[in-house]
Amino acid sequence: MSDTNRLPPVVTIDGPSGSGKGTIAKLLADRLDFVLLDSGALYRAAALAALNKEVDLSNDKLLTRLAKDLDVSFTLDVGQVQVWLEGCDVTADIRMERVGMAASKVAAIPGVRAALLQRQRDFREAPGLVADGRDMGTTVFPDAPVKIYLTASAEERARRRFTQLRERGVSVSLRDLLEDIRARDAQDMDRAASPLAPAEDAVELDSTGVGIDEVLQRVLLLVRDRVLS
Ligand SMILES: Nc1ncnc2c1ncn2[C@@H]1O[C@H](COP(=O)(O)OP(=O)(O)OP(=O)(O)O)[C@@H](O)[C@H]1O
Ligand SMILES: Nc1ccn([C@H]2C[C@H](O)[C@@H](COP(=O)(O)O)O2)c(=O)n1
Repeated sequence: MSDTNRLPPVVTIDGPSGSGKGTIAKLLADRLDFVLLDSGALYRAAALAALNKEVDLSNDKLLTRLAKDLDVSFTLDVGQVQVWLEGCDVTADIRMERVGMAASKVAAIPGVRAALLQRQRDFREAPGLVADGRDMGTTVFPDAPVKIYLTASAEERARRRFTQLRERGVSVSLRDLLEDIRARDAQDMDRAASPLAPAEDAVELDSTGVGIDEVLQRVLLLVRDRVLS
């Protein structure tokens, strides 16, 4: 329990696309036996629902309604999170690049963010939560005792995504990926509602040229110092 409010502690990991938030959040949650919240998956599920229903992505009112009524749930299968939308397994579908871009658009709508806020807070359970996204430390869990802002250069993030997609058998150009990453950064950072930004009390970690294990060790040191000591 955190001393300040007796709520279970939260470790927030925010940062731009491809910075490694999801990877580090999963490893950390496994290591600490904490609950995991992949908040991007919620926005991606909302975007997929909108794409499936052919809702215009600039129709704030309809998208807010859709987010309020969103029938999404998460289950664990051999340690892996599965995402369900209206009873269908959409774990793989929400990872498509076009869904990521659509999620970034849908996430700029204040009504959509408000509709999804409490669902995210409901993940806070004992013994603790690791939450990754864009506004975990600034808006969703402002009292979190550990806040990480994880970055990497756009070029490195595009290379990571390129390798990831190639391993999945998806053929893409590195140049297109770099353009997409820059467009998504701009969209997520420049919006008015909960833009991607480090919380004032976040620790910034630049993972450019730093391996996954090393990043995890640095985060674990902070958690041990602020939560487990
Ligand atoms: N420090 C690192 N060094 C090298 N590769 C990394 C590092 N961190 C993550 N990766 C790899 O980069 C890819 C993207 O990582 P990940 O999905 O965790 O990023 P993300 O920030 O969660 O992205 P998104 O916000 O788009 O979901 C994965 O293939 C992952 O294995
Ligand atoms: N807390 C969050 C999480 C995600 N989003 C938006 C912005 C992202 O571009 C998009 C997809 O997220 P990802 O799965 O790539 O982490 O969803 C947000 O605005 N706030």
